[in-house]
Amino acid sequence: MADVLDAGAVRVELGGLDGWSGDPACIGRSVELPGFRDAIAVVDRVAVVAEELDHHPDIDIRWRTVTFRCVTHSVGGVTRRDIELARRIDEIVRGAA
Ligand SMILES: C[C@H](O)[C@H](O)[C@H]1CNC2=NC(N)=NC(=O)C2=N1
Repeated sequence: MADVLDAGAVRVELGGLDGWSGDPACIGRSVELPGFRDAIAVVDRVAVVAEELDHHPDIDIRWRTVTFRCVTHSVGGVTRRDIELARRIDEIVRGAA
């Protein structure tokens, strides 16, 4: 679970996600919501999931655009835990659209 994925594996996993890009160092996605409160609501839902998974994205909030970056800090690269977190973020974003 803690192994850093290689470039090929990251590419394959990105194909199963919505709007994510990246490489073995980090994967990320930006989302534009209707307004600032919607952006914060998405971040708040992601916070619940992150606590549940005990795995936390790096989050940048700029007005109504939220950028999520997922990397397993303890090993310095993208692992299956980041892919799972990204998948859960996609579910939340789909529900907010
Ligand atoms: C103790 C706890 O499991 C760790 O500190 C977790 C918490 N959330 C984390 N999130 C991320 N993205 N990387 C980590 O290495 C990490 N470590």
